[in-house]
Amino acid sequence: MAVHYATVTWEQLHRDARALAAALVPRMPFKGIVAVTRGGLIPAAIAARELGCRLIETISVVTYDEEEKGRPQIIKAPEAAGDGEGFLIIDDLVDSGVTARFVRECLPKAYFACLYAKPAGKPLTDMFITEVPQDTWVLFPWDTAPLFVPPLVSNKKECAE
Ligand SMILES: O=P(O)(O)OC[C@H]1O[C@H](OP(=O)(O)OP(=O)(O)O)[C@H](O)[C@@H]1O
Ligand SMILES: Nc1nc2[nH]cnc2c(=O)[nH]1
Ligand SMILES: [Mg+2]
Repeated sequence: MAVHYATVTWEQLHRDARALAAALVPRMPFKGIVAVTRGGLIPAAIAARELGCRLIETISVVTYDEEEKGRPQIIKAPEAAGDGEGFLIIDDLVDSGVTARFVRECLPKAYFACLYAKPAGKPLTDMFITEVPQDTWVLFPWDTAPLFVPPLVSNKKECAE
């Protein structure tokens, strides 16, 4: 369904994670952060540094397997976070909102923040930085690598003539 791509560089991701941290300052204090692995790990690390937070818990959810697509399964529970009271959940983005809905059910009292939100997932967040169209696939820096692109004109002889 995604027909467009939005490439996020490391610099942009760092800026957006810092912006998220700045917007979260009025919500402090937090007892700790729950990073939604794997995509939430780096945004959570950046926010934790900015907010002076040293207690980092994780929740790992898979939203698909080969047989049952779309049914979330927890493969690592956020035991240190209890019912989420006083905790901040951080993920990289919400798309359909399936992951966020499930994580919120696990931690009903936590505050949910992410960097990017598509319209379908937006209502599941308490805070996000940038809205992304539903038909756009976000390419994170860990998803991509620089690639050689051949020049438009590759024959030197042709150029000299
Ligand atoms: O709103 P949704 O439609 O649920 O999509 C959003 C989730 O999808 C991605 O994680 P993914 O499950 O691909 O795993 P990863 O974080 O390990 O890459 C992303 O990091 C979010 O957690
Ligand atoms: N990298 C990436 N993962 C996703 N998971 C759900 N939506 C997205 C997206 O737009 N980009
Ligand atoms: Mg994820």
